[in-house]
Amino acid sequence: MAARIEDYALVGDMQTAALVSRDGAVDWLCLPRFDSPAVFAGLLGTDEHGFWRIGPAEPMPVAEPEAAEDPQAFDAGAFDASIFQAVSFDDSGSFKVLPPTAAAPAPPSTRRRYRGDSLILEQEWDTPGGTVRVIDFMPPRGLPERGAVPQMIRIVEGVSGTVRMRSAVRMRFSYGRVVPWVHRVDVDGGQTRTVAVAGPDSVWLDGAAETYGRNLTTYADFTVTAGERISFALTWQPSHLGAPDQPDAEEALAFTEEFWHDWVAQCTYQGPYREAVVRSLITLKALTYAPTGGIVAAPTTSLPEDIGGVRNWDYRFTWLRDATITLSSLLRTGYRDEARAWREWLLRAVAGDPENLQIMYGIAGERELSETTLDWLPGYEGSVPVRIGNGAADQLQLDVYGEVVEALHLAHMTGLARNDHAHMLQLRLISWLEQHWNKPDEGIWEVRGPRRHFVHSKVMAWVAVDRTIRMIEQTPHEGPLERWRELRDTIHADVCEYGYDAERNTFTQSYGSKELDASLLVIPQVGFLPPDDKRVIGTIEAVQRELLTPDGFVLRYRTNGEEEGGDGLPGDEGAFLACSFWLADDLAMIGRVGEARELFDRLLAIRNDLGLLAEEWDPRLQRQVGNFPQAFSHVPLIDTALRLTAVGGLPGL
Ligand SMILES: OC[C@H]1O[C@H](O[C@H]2O[C@H](CO)[C@@H](O)[C@H](O)[C@H]2O)[C@H](O)[C@@H](O)[C@@H]1O
Repeated sequence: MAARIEDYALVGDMQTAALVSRDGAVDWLCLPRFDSPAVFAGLLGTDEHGFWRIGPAEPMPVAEPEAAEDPQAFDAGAFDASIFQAVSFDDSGSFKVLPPTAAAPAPPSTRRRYRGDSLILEQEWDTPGGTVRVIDFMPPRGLPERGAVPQMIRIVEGVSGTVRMRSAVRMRFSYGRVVPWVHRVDVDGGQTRTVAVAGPDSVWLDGAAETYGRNLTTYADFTVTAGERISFALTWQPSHLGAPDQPDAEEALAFTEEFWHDWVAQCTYQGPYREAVVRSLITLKALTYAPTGGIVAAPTTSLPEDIGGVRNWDYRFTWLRDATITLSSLLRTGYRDEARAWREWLLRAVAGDPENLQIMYGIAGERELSETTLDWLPGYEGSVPVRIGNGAADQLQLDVYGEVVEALHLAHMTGLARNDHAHMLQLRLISWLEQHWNKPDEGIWEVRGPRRHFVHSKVMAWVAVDRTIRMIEQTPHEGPLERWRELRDTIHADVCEYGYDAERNTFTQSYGSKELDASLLVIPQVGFLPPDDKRVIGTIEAVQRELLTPDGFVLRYRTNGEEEGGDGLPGDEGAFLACSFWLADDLAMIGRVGEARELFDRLLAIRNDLGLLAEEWDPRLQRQVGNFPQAFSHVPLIDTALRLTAVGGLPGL
């Protein structure tokens, strides 16, 4: 069974990412890209769906290789491609096919941390024999001086005494469905490499320790003594190519450490929340797809928002919403290159057809993201279906126009060189919005129920028009200013008339509805109304009254238990962390800074021990839920930290 979501650590190379549990298991890794099929999908199933665990062999029982294996035990009638795995490992020529079994449980690490401000994970185990450290990382890929193939490197280091260790790898291609053909290849110097092949993919396992196959798993048993370092590397390569170079683990480690050190050194934020901000920035950087500048919402699919429920979605795509707010955070903390790369990505993605803007794309700008289910996977703690692709790609979500235009505006205001194509795009988006802002849509939460006139969507349409007017006012660019000023006023009046419930003194989720929605908290943040407007204060207080969990975090809206709710889905969900950060922002904006700080501190406290956040927090189970780690949680964390630093007059910005 997979670990709790917060028990995972992230390592990545800015093209894909792995989740590593406290017991030393890589339970999720898609190769070669974030959105490729997983090679290790144990996260959404069991060990049978693929994992790579390195940890102490004790107190785990160590299964000794069976001495006399009986060739007759091979049942040729029960042919299974996976047999190749067992056969290929038997040097003596005899073999025995054993049924797959779950690998022995491993003990959790005694402590773990990232090595300084990097994405290099260090886990340590104190055992009766001594202390051992496992260092996990993926060298950043595609840089001029580096190779282009993904590598996951694991260095086992003896800290004290002598510790018996075990590496166990079970590769399953195509999200746990395909058992690859595994064989060994002798290379110069008497070393052996293990390669797994199926279809277009090959994965090469290199290690200083000798391997053997058992139960469709590749094992290496070894001991490590104080001061000794034993490395393993897993490299992906298209299967029609020859063997990839064997990585130099120590050189790759030094390069990776230097990369992250140099990247973090560019951060301009020096305030009191620096540790949390830097960890969030590193996480966001890890979610960028370096070759194109696209940014995934999260590196996982189908980590449930409701454990055991159906709210399981694939986040390995670039949402305009999530990516633009990520870009804003990066810009405000000094990161221009990523912002420039993302603007280029955006222009390429929507090129030729900006009126048919999709709300999300593949990480290279792909438009086809059809949603389907992987029915052979039992799901994270039984949460099915496991989905790949995302049907929300075909939705109408008017807020993305506001988010995109706001990001282009911010890029311009923070001095990113002018780009005429970006300017043209902005004008064409507004021309389109002029005709469509008054249509019902699926809104920021991508509801699967009927379209509505979501108030947040209209507010963000107002933002799009407002920022474009400001851009024209402040630059030599031209546009139909008078017409668009009128449009801005019309949208504003429409929202205030139909989206506001005067009796309860609150804006509502959609026109004419009595429902509340935490997305309304952005109203003062985007400047739609000033923070001291009574309707703004009324809305903040209504959210506090009606959408708070018992432990004081914020739900997006009310769900309806097992009955289908207004979002078209059965089941409940946790507190949405972005909304909880937005509440802290609003409280700070209306002068309730103490309450804002208190809420922010509680939000920081529910990050995992490595500073990572999923999309949601389950208040009943007191655990993180939803895809992990999630850009949409780390971005507001940074924004709120910056705001609290500014309102407190604290140094650091
Ligand atoms: O609630 C149903 C919807 O849930 C997902 O959307 C959420 O994630 C997006 C990516 O972070 C975010 O932009 C959006 O605001 C969230 O509601 C899912 O992607 C949708 O398919 C689903 O309808």
